[in-house]
Order: sequence, then structure tokens, then C-alpha cells
Amino acid sequence: MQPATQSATADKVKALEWRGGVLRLLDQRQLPAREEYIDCADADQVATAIRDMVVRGAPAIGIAAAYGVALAARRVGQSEDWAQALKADLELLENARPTAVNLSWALKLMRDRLARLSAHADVPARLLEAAQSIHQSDHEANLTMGKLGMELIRKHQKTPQNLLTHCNAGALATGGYGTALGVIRAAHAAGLVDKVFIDETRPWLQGSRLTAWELERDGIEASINVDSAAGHLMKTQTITWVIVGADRIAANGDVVNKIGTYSLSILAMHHGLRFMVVAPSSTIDMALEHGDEVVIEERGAAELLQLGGQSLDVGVPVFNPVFDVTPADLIDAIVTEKGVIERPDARKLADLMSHRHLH
Ligand SMILES: CSC[C@H]1O[C@H](OP(=O)(O)O)[C@H](O)[C@@H]1O
Repeated sequence: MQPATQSATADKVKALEWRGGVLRLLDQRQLPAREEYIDCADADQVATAIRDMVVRGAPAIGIAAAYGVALAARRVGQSEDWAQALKADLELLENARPTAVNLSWALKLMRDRLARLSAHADVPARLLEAAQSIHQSDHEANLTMGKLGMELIRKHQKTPQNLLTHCNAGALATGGYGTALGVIRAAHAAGLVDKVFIDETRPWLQGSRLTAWELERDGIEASINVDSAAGHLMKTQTITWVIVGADRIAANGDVVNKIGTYSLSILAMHHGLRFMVVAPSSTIDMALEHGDEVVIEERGAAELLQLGGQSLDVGVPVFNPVFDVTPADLIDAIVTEKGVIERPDARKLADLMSHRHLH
């Protein structure tokens, strides 16, 4: 099976890039107004960039953390006990953000790679190769998922249709091309997309600032709406799919994603829209039995109380959970690079993760 072809524009969007011994990050806090970059030279700078959402998106923060380990090893240079030498930096990276499993997944891969190296190995070089492999594999997975998701859309309807997406699950959130936006790109290339409705995704505005920026560069027709307009749009517009990414998928198929995703799944069910989640298998956490067991990140009040340079702080406390849990039974399909699961459940997830699943 041939993966989707890379979009020329999407390929230029690199959330992160290894460049001359540093990790160059596109500072997503400044988009779309400014394209500015931050160069990270050590694990602490990478952890800070993840925590401050310079780089964000489940796959992208996993890849960034992997490069953070490579940077840490370069600073150590040589060691008789690499596990001890890198322990503090690994913990720093692991604690940068709690919800997306890709972060701990990538760090586990780096630890396992380190454990397999011989005493005489060039550890910094081998760990950099491991980080680059995680990065490249994620990009390739997105191209495969784009094709699989497009084919699923085409299976149900072969004419151009309207889609709705939430947050940013694009090239900016991954190793390139995107997960949910990868499917939207591939579907658009196949003539299956009329228009994309983009939830602005308060409070951080990943939709209006990042997804709109990506789709505009791709020449894909779209419009931005406030999150609370989604129900009205489903009722008054002909939208066939809600397509989103994920930060962690539980073993039973529950999906942890940006706050507002759960509400969309209820609205989609009520209005008869199909609901697609697109995520690499690195986002599936088989150790998490149900989604409600996950730690939901809560971020600061400033994200809500700063609007257009004006403070809205009148002393009322803020509650800012930035993820929620969508139950598996409200999801029509989970698209991964290993295959598509329609009507996900624990058995289907187990089959997929044990490679018994066919596309
Ligand atoms: C493919 S990105 C997955 C996921 O990450 C985003 O969260 P954040 O911007 O806070 O890192 C959002 O939940 C996306 O759907």
C-alpha cells in the first residue's frame, strides 16, 4: 500500500528540526503572527519548551523529548554509567507535561536503546540516531494514516464533503504532515473535501492560530468558528465527519484529546456525523484500561484571562483542564498506521497492537 503523497506546503512546516547539534523549534506561541525559532542545546531547554508549549502536540512533544535525550548525551560526552548520567534529564523531560503518552513512550524507547548499547558504543551518536528514527517514523506513519483515513471517508461517500476538526493535529503537532490534518490533506487531494470547519479551540487557540494557518498554506477551503458554534454548524450545515487527533488512547478505545472533543462526540452522535480519531500507535496506552484513569493536565489561569492584551481577571478562580475523555462507544473509527479500527473496543485494540489486525 502506497502512503499518501506529501503535500508540498505541509512538508515545509517543520515543528522541530535537528540542525547542527541543536534542536530547532518553531515557536508555536508566536504563530500565526510571527514565524520565530528557538534553538535548544540541552534537555532542560527542551523540557521548558514542551512545558511552555513552544512545541506541542502529542507526537511532536515525544519527538522533542527524544532529541532532548540526545542533547543530554552530547553534553555528557562519555560515561561509565550512562543510565545514571542521563537519569536527571530523563526525569526532567518526562515531567514536562502529563497527559500525552507519546512523551513517556518516546523516552522509554530512548532508555531501551541506551540499555542495548555496548560499553564501547558512541552513545551520543547512537541516541541521536534513535531520536531521528522516532521523528522519521512518525512522519511516515502520518502519511500512511492520511491514506487510510481518506479511504475510510471515500468508503462512505465519494463526493466532496464538509468536515469539522478541533485543535491542531497537523504538521505542527507531529513529525510532519499531521494526523487528523494528514487525513484531511489526503482526502482533499483525493477530491473528497469541500470545506473544513475549524474550531478555534479555546483557550490556547490551536485551531484558529495553527490549523487555520496550515490549511490556508495548503489552499484548503476552511472557516474558523467559536467552539460553541459546533452544534449549530452540525445542525445547519451538511458535515459528514468530525476528525480529531489524540493525546492518549486507552486499551478500551477511550480517547483523551483536547478539551471540547468529548462535547463534539456527543453533538456528532446527536446529529448523525461520523467521528474519526487519527493517531499513531505510539498514542495507544495499553496499560491504561479506561480513559477516565488518565491525568488531565490543568494549565494556568492566564490562558483564559488574557484576551487581546486585556486582563479579564476580576478575582474569580479559573479551572482550565486542557484535555477530556471521549468514550469509545462515541467513536466511529480510530485510524492508526497499523490499521483502522471501526467501532473500537478492547479486543480490537489488542488485536491491532498485537499485529493481528489487517487494514
Ligand atoms: C496530533 S496532536 C494530538 C493532540 O495534542 C494537542 O494538545 P496540545 O496542543 O495541548 O499539545 C491536541 O490535544 C491534539 O489533538
